[in-house]
Order: sequence, then C-alpha cells, then structure tokens
Amino acid sequence: MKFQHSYKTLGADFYQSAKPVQPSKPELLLWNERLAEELQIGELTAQPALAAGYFSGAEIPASAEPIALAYAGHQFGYFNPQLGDGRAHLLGELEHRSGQRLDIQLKGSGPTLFSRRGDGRCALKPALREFIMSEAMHALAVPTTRCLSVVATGEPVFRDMPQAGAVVTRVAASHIRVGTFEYFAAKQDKASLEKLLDYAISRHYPSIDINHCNKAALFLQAVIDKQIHLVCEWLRVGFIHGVMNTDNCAISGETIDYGPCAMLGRYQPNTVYSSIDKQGRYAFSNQPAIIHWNMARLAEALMVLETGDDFQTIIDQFQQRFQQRYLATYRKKLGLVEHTAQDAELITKLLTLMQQHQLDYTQSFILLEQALSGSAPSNEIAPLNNWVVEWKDRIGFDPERKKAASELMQQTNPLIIPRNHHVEAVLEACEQAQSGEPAKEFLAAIRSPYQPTITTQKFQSTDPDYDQNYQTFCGT
Ligand SMILES: Nc1ncnc2c1ncn2[C@@H]1O[C@H](COP(=O)(O)OP(=O)(O)OP(=O)(O)O)[C@@H](O)[C@H]1O
Ligand SMILES: [Mg+2]
Repeated sequence: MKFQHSYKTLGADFYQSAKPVQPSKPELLLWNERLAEELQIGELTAQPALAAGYFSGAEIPASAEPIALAYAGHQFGYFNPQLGDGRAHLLGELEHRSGQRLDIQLKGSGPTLFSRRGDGRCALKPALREFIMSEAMHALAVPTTRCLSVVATGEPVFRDMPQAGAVVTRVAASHIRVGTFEYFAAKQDKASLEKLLDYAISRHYPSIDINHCNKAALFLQAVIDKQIHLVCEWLRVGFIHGVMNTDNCAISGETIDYGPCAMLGRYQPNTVYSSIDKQGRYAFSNQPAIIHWNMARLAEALMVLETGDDFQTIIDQFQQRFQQRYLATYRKKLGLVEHTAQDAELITKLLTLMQQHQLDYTQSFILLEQALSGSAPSNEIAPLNNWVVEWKDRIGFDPERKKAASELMQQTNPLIIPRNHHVEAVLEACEQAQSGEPAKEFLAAIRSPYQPTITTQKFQSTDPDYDQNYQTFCGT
C-alpha cells in the first residue's frame, strides 16, 4: 500500500497534520472487497486484522501521512469561515487501477484542530449508513464517494445515549469542497486560492488550460455542469441528500456526506426527512435550486481571483442548462428516444398525477415500463391510465420503437433502491449483533439495481407507513 500526498504539496495553510486516535479493539465489520481490488490492495482481504488496524487508526500504514483538511462553508445559508475535518483524517492518495488518484480518508477517527465542540467520533449506525448508501449509489451509477470499510472501535460514543463507535473509510476523487474555495476567499488569500484552483483543475478538469486567462470562469462552468448532472441523477433515482451545505458539495461532482440522506418513497416533491431541516431548504425538489445557490457561492469565491462579467453570465445560464439535462433525464425515464416540444408538458403531467395520487416514485416507473411491454397489472397504475394512452401514443406502436423504449427505461429506472425502512432495519440488526453480517444480503440486492437477483423482491417493498414518521439525523 503506497500512499501519495499531492494535496500536502499545496502547503501548510491547506491542512493540519493530525494523528487518529488508536482504538483499543478494532474489528472489521464491513470490507469492500471489490473496491480493495480496484485500489490494488486486494491482499488485505485475506488479512482482516491488519485491514481493521489500518482503517481505524490503530495502526498507521508506513507511507500514510494523516492530515485534516481546512475548509469553510455555508450551512443552511449562513457562512462559517472555519469548519474543516473535525472527525476525519486523510491518510493519503492511492492509485485506482484505472490510473485515477483517489483520497483515502478515515471518518470518526478522533478529534483534530478543526473539531470545535465535537468529539471527533462517529457512531456505528451512521458509519454503516455511509457504506450502504454510497455502495447503492455507486451501483445505481450515480457519481459518489465510496467506502472501503467500516471498523468498530470497541469504544463507546456519547450521543443522547452511549452508542458503539466506528470508523468508516471513505474513498473519494478528492475532498475539495465548494467550502474549500470559500475558506481561502474569505481570507482574501489569493495565492492559496489560485494554488487550489490549479490543483483542482489538474486533478478534476484537466482539459482546462491552467495558463488560460479565464481559467476560473472555465472551471466554474465545468463544475456547474458536473453538479447539474449529479442533481439530475439524484432526481432520477429519488435521492434526497438532506444537507447540501457548501461544505458538503464536492468540486469533483461526487455525492459526498451521507449523514441525513434518504430516499423518496411516495412522490411528494417537498419531501424532507432531516430532523434539522425545519424550513425544507433541502427538500427533494429544492435540490436544483440549492445547487444553483451553491454554485453562486463558488462563483463569488472565484471572483476574488478574476473579475469580469463571465461569472454572472454563467450563473444566469444555470437554469437553462439545468432544464436541458432535466428533460433528458426524464425522457430516459420514460423511454423517449427522440425530443419533441411537448416533452416537458408530458413529464409535468405525469409528475402532477403521481403527486395527486401519492404514487410510489420508483414503483411507478417500473409499472410504466411493464405497461409498455404489456405485463403490468393495470389497476396499480389506474390513476395514470389516461396519461399512459397519451404517452404510448408518443412512443409509437412500431414494435421496434417500443422495444427500444422499454430497454432505455430498464437501464434508467432502478428495480431496487435502498428504501429507508429497509436501511433502518439493516442498521438496527447490525447494531444489535455488533456485526456487519446482517447487512450482507441487503448489500447484495442493492448492488444489482437494474438486474433482478434472488434477493431483489425481498427489498422492493414500500414502507407500510409510507415513511410518514421517518426522520434522519446529521449522524454526528
Ligand atoms: N463528532 C464530530 N466531532 C468533531 N467535528 C464534527 C463532528 N461531527 C461533525 N463535525 C464537523 O462539523 C462540520 C459539519 O459536519 P457534517 O456533518 O457536514 O460533516 P461530516 O459528516 O462530519 O463529514 P463529511 O462532510 O466529511 O462527510 C464538519 O467540519 C465536521 O468535521
Ligand atoms: Mg459534511
């Protein structure tokens, strides 16, 4: 295992050296064997005790140089100039077998100089949730950070009640956040901001020339396009991030921070599950508006470096670019291969009906595909019957066209998502058993979202209570 440390070359203003605390009894609960292979550390699969040591802070691998990264961020709209990794340690970067350099970070590994009032720890359930949800998102083909492992520390974490503690190891394209740019911009530290920009460009957007006089504006546009893609992917699968603060918005365009996330059940666009999101700022359907807002904060930070009208123009064009991607996403969900001027109306009509009749989001698209291929039990989507006639008409009656539409829908609409009640049941079972074993069947099912497996059906069921009393927490 050979760690590289490119982020450290940016200089001491970017991080604090920090030692993880050494847990007394590290025990490997979940290990991502496939990811370990990809990271070229597959040999650790046969050495769980060694892996538990390395990925809990009990033992620092020889080439690791743990650091906590500095960043700021807007939290629920309010700027905090000093956040940073308060409970995470970046061990360094490992090379994926594709050649990409990936960050390997322990989370829940003890306090750092950025901890403020926090204890630096993570409870077992949120650590397992991060593993399960990010694995599900990866299988769904949504850009995301991933998890290599969850290690129980054997030590309690004190929340409302004492809970089992754990360290989750996150693998990310990088940990540069919108809040990292805001951190240096707030200090008017132009030199660091430019270093960060050049680094982020070369790591994530290498097609941009770092000698270009408008590189910051080009970078902003590239980040916006990635974020638009990301949010449309969330909408495609019914993901609610829950805490889209600018410090939880990765420049790479990956989903990051699975604290209070949840999945949409019945189609209710203003769905919010996070216990602290009283105003619904991060509701399902508000995610596009919030990413726009977050991108405006990135633009402001970059304006410390470059002046000109470009930034405003780019921010103003967000809506138009978003709309194009949004339509493309729903066209795919509906198997519409070609564009027509009436698509937006057809999509809106469907979503309105789904909302009026409180239909399950994931299930509805599966049933629509079945209606197209002739196998749907018609009463389940009865409220959509009139709409279905219009939609089928739009697809056309030529069998080849219908087949192409069906295939596109099957590739776009998951058969299985990590539904909230199933995730909670799995987390509870793992906590009771102090083991990762109860998560394995569920993981196998969610790792195949587009192809049915023997376990798919078991986890397709909707919550009997329609998630009415469901709440999520920031997971600290
Ligand atoms: N238990 C804790 N101890 C110390 N700091 C914490 C703790 N929980 C959260 N923080 C810090 O509070 C800020 C916001 O927390 P948030 O819940 O968004 O992040 P996180 O889940 O810890 O980490 P990440 O965004 O890296 O996934 C971050 O600076 C984070 O490091
Ligand atoms: Mg966070």
